[in-house]
Amino acid sequence: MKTVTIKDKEFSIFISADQIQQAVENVAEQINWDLAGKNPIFLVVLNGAFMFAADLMRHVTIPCEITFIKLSSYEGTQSTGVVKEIFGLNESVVNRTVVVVEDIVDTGITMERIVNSLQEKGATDIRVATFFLKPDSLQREVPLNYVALKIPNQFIVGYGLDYDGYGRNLREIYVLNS
Ligand SMILES: O=P(O)(O)OC[C@H]1O[C@H](OP(=O)(O)OP(=O)(O)O)[C@H](O)[C@@H]1O
Ligand code: HPA
Repeated sequence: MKTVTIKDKEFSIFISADQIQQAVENVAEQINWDLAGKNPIFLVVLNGAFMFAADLMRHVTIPCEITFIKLSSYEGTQSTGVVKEIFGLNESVVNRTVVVVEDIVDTGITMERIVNSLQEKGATDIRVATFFLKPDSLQREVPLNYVALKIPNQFIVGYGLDYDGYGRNLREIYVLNS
């Protein structure tokens, strides 16, 4: 079994690069079908979503805008429960269809904060595209329109997701060895 060591922890291969790409294409297909004619704005949540967003947007063929915000709540392998907005949205989302693009919805605390903020800013149709969802970890009710893969409640790295800042560049997903 392929393993990687990141700082003080060992991780084992969990999801291959081919499985990831297939799941991305499935999400893009749904989005192209659902949002044709809606002129959506994609809001990519940095840092983690950079890789999913880059792959996804190559397969989204409808007219759209793409913009970025930066948030952070994780330290090491744990959520701090406090979401820090590091830089925010400049574009108007009034009366727009907004698709929030995330690498993972885990507790849902980050996504709840983003959705509330978009509602306050006047977005009328707020959708979420997340690569991963951990259903057993979810603590908040958030929209989950496009979920590429559901996974158990275990800490993962790769494909944009980090452990203490490292591992984001891995093409596959690795799970923390217990
Ligand atoms: O559902 P939650 O429990 O709120 O977790 C999900 C959030 O955690 C990660 O971000 P992180 O704070 O690690 O910042 P990063 O994207 O810069 O890695 C991830 O990218 C999500 O934004
Ligand atoms: O499992 C995870 N790995 C990395 N970052 C995360 N942010 C939320 N959950 C995770």
